[in-house]
Amino acid sequence: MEISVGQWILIAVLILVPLLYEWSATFKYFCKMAFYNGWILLLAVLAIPICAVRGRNVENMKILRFMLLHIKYLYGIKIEVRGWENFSLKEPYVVVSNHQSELDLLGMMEILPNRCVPIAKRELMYAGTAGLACWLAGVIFINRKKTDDAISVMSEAAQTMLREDVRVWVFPEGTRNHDGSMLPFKRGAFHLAVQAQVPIIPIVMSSYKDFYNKKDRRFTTGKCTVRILPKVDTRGLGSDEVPELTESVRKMMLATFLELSGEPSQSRDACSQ
Ligand SMILES: CCCCCCCCCCCCCCCC(=O)SCCNC(=O)CCNC(=O)[C@H](O)C(C)(C)COP(=O)(O)OP(=O)(O)OC[C@H]1O[C@@H](n2cnc3c(N)ncnc32)[C@H](O)[C@@H]1OP(=O)(O)O
Ligand SMILES: CCCCCCCC/C=C\CCCCCCCC(=O)OC[C@@H](O)COP(=O)(O)O
Repeated sequence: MEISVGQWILIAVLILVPLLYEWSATFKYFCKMAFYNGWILLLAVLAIPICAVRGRNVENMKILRFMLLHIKYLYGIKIEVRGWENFSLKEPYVVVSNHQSELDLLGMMEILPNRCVPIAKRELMYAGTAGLACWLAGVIFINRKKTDDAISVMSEAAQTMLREDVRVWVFPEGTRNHDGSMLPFKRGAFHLAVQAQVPIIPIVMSSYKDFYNKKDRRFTTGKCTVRILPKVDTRGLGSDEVPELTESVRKMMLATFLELSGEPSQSRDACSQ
């Protein structure tokens, strides 16, 4: 039997890819990240028709959460959650969380409360099937380049939270931060909580440095601790107090981040670098 050129290429690929995957940490990193995105896009294909039955609805977030929960097992990432009791509030609240990477989705889905929607950059709406799934689940999209637009979307969100009993999840750093620290916080989440007069619940995900590093192209198995901190009340506060509120929450989160990540305190503050 004769083997065609195409078949030779296929055989070579089938041999080389697993070898490269084992030998090269960089190749492994790219494979794992490509699979992560591809798998989410594929899961979204399944989620879209199920979510579409209800139309755009925050209850659809439960479906996305349920469909994404298994990914940590595929990647051998153990997630330990501490402070569940701090989520036992009946009223709406604003969750603020540190943002290291797209892998934050795993920690987020592990603890996402009912009727809680993330605020996301507008670009995510155009991320193919994942964007559509996010839209159907009520994700709030903001245009980071147009502060006024973003502010008006967030003011509307303050009213929706109270009117429809919705919680909102914000990454106050406003962008991913791979540096193993925390960027200065944007103030939107804190204005939102003050405008709605609802508490803030800070969430800290420990550093991924032991298993993931974008710069070094390293992605192995590992463990992440997610800590839900006690609520911070905003009742009676006005917009003048937002800068102070922002700073105090950030300080608390940074201290927790350093503690969970086994780093000495005071050292790694992105604000003081
Ligand atoms: C199975 C299939 C699954 C498929 C798949 C599912 C995935 C399902 C999960 C998706 C998960 C997504 C996760 C995405 C994650 C991101 O996309 S992160 C990026 C987007 N998020 C953010 O940016 C949030 C944080 N950003 C903010 O809050 C920013 O303040 C804003 C609102 C964008 C404004 O940006 P800025 O102008 O750069 O920031 P800033 O200096 O804070 O504000 C400027 C001024 O406006 C004031 N201001 C800010 N906000 C307000 C406000 N609301 N009211 C009044 N004044 C305000 C500030 O106080 C400041 O004034 P001064 O105090 O200096 O006088
Ligand atoms: C047909 C178009 C195909 C588009 C393919 C796009 C592939 C995207 C696939 C899956 C999306 C997975 C959803 C992951 C949600 C994580 C969101 C995230 O981490 O967004 C980054 C944002 O916080 C800050 O962005 P920058 O760090 O400022 O940048």
